[in-house]
Amino acid sequence: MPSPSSEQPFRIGTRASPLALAQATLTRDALIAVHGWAQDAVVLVPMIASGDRIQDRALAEIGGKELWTRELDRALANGEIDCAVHSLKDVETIRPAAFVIAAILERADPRDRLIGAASIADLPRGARIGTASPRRAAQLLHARPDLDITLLRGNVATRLAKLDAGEVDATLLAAAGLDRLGMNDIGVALDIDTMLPAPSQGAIGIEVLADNDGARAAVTAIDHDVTHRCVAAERALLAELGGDCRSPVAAHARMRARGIILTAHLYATDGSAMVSGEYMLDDDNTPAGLARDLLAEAPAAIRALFAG
Ligand SMILES: NCc1[nH]cc(CCC(=O)O)c1CC(=O)O
Repeated sequence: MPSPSSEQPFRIGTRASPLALAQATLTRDALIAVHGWAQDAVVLVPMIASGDRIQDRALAEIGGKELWTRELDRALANGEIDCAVHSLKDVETIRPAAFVIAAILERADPRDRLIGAASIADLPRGARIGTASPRRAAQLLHARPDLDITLLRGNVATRLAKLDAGEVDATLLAAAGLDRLGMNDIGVALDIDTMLPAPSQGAIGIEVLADNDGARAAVTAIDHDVTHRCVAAERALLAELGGDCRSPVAAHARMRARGIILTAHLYATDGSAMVSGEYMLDDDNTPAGLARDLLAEAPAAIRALFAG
């Protein structure tokens, strides 16, 4: 691929939310730094996703994760953009074969932050917790069955405004998103092993057309190998589990001296049951193997959620 220029810039497709734009800007800066491109040789192409238009219902009711990628997928397939930047947590595990995740940026803080109380134990009895995440709802109910979980959607600023307005007593948000928006002092980070994050949480993925060699090579240059391998393990577990965005699943992989440790927690929707497992990954202990182990061990209330 010839070096992009202001006349023929490298086009980064992104959703138009403030967090998506911050993530696309990180991607642009990384591309410019690694290739030594001119500042105006890379442009952002913001788009409104279907998922941004519909705010009053849970994602699972209206069509699932595909609502976050549909518009960007179309633009990528039509050659209107050279790559698309996504919060990988929101991207379907199985993607069309025409696309490839050419790079994953270094993962930010993977934890969830609690906003509205100093800890889960400190929440008043029956407190109203706003979240749209079946994982967070099940994890909270597992620890505190008295909590009253209500649907809270919208981008980060909208959710914080609803909390300020008293619609809910507390909420959970990803530290990665808050930090990337400059909200480093909002909320308290929860312990990773009790509130294990969603698979891919904190990871930004950059997709290109698999047969666009130039864009693929350009983007591969900003890949963070350790993050890529850890996130691939989390996504492989999710693929084997099946299920959909209603399935309360938490998974997190960490690189240690001897290799990657993959931890996963599955919950019943109401938090009444939970199974957990951890593998040190190698040729015999794979993410898919951990998924099968967990399902074999899980009570029916959990297994039914992953039948898809
Ligand atoms: N589901 C929305 C979403 N998708 C990605 C992030 C934050 C950034 C990330 O986890 O990578 C968020 C907001 C949140 O969960 O608080």
